[in-house]
Amino acid sequence: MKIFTAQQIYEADKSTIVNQQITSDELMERAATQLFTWLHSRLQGAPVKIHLFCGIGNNGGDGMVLARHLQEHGYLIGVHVVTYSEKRSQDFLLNLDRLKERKIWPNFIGPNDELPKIDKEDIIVDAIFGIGLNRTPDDWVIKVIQHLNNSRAFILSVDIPSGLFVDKAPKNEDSIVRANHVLSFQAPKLIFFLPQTGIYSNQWEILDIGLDRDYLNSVDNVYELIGKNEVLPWYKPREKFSHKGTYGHSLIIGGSYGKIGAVILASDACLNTGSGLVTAYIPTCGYIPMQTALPEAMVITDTNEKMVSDIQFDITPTVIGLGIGIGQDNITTGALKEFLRTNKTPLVIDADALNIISKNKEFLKMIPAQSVLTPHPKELERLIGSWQDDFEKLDKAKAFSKQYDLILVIKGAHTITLYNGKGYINTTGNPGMATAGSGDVLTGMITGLIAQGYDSLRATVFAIYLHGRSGDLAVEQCGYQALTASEIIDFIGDAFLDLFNVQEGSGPQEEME
Ligand SMILES: NC(=O)C1=CN([C@@H]2O[C@H](COP(=O)(O)OP(=O)(O)OC[C@H]3O[C@@H](n4cnc5c(N)ncnc54)[C@H](OP(=O)(O)O)[C@@H]3O)[C@@H](O)[C@H]2O)[C@@H](O)CC1
Ligand SMILES: [K+]
Repeated sequence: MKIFTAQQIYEADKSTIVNQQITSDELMERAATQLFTWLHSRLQGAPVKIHLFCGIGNNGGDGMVLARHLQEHGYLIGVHVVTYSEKRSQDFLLNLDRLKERKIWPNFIGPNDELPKIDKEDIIVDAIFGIGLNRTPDDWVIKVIQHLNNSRAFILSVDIPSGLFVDKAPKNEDSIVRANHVLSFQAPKLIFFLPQTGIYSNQWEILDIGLDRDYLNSVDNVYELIGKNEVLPWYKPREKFSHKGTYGHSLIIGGSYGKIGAVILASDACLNTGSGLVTAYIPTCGYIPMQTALPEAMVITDTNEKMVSDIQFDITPTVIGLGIGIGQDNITTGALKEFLRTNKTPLVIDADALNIISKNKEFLKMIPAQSVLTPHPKELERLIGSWQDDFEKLDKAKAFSKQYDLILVIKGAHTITLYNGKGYINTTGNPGMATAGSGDVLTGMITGLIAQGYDSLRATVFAIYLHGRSGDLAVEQCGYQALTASEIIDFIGDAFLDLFNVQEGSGPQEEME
């Protein structure tokens, strides 16, 4: 599902009005009727007090229309207009008049006015600012927003939580409404998925307001939300006359004394994702544990007992997963340098291999194009330097990925894969997956898909989806706390099968409901 910028949404508005031959007022009516239907189907006429806080632009206009529908259906409403500017939008004014015609007199709030009393049992509709916010609100408006947040009432935000910019980081945390639920028009917004801004939208949902499809389809979007609908067409079915050689040979290089488990997890995940053959390259101390824990994998041992010291093998792998549990010893750094100098096989690089590369930036140029880097936030910072906010992080990461022609994964609640100026935002996964070895499993899964012939970008985006889905299915059995990396592996098969289960989880929208 595409994610649009504010500019693209305004353009979509315009072409909808032209192509569907409707007025902007009719489009607002359409949008706000959807808000009403959503709310009405849940409240069923309940005698709860609904406070609508409206701005003076079109977000406020949506609130005005909603207020009219609620009143017509007998709801107990209070309409408050936050008069932060003299420049009222036409459709706001039109709908203000319509309210007045129905003898609803809004309460106009200015800089020195007393704020209305809100009980915690009440409902707040937040329609103060939408995607038009372009500067931090004035202090008195921030006080109004704080008043909403402090009320402890349920807050339903229209389009986005008021106070958030759509394409840059907020400067003042107090200026943002903390929404319990956001009803966003047409498409999800990038801010829902970034750690700094995602916290203001506890839950979100999309209301399809029928914006011009042709325009939306033609838009060149930077970010895309990845759910089942996006990955399913990529799935490669198994063919009858195939054999294990058809599905590639993955080599997992890593491990050090005390960290052989990481390689076992990655290799196991790689096999479970469908790699035809898996060989692990590890220090000698790992030989017995590896062979015992994972009889399906083959093992090549380094000459060093405790660490990888000289990477030599006589197989021809399709792809190499590198760095899991490998440590950062100088001997290993030397081995890595020597290996990178001659290696031409595509890589999936993780963990301490990333840290070694961060300390030796000249290694970057030796990584084959379109290899995959999977850093967690600290590793990413070592790689690309620090950032001021999530938007700068994305820009820096995109520039880095372009410079070295690498696929860069930004791990988080919504892991984002960056390549060639574009970002793919994952929708699966849960907080239980923040557990030891979870990243090793992901590395094994990406490696496993590349081995089977998926191109590196698709393999990465698909593996991240499957990894999250495995975790989601696993957590239903064991709960967040008890979820381990091994459990994630146990559910990889179910995650594949779930791709063909049309009943549930068929897209990001459903997952949020
Ligand atoms: N296609 C869709 O999705 C549809 C969208 N619709 C709705 O329209 C909403 C966008 O409406 P909008 O463009 O009128 O902007 P909105 O957010 O109401 O702000 C109002 C104005 O405030 C101003 N301003 C900015 N910052 C400020 C500040 N700090 N302090 C004071 N003033 C400030 C700024 O004007 P400026 O002063 O910069 O000229 C801005 O224009 C959208 O979120 C959705 O709810 C639906 O109705 C129909 C279909
Ligand atoms: K809002």
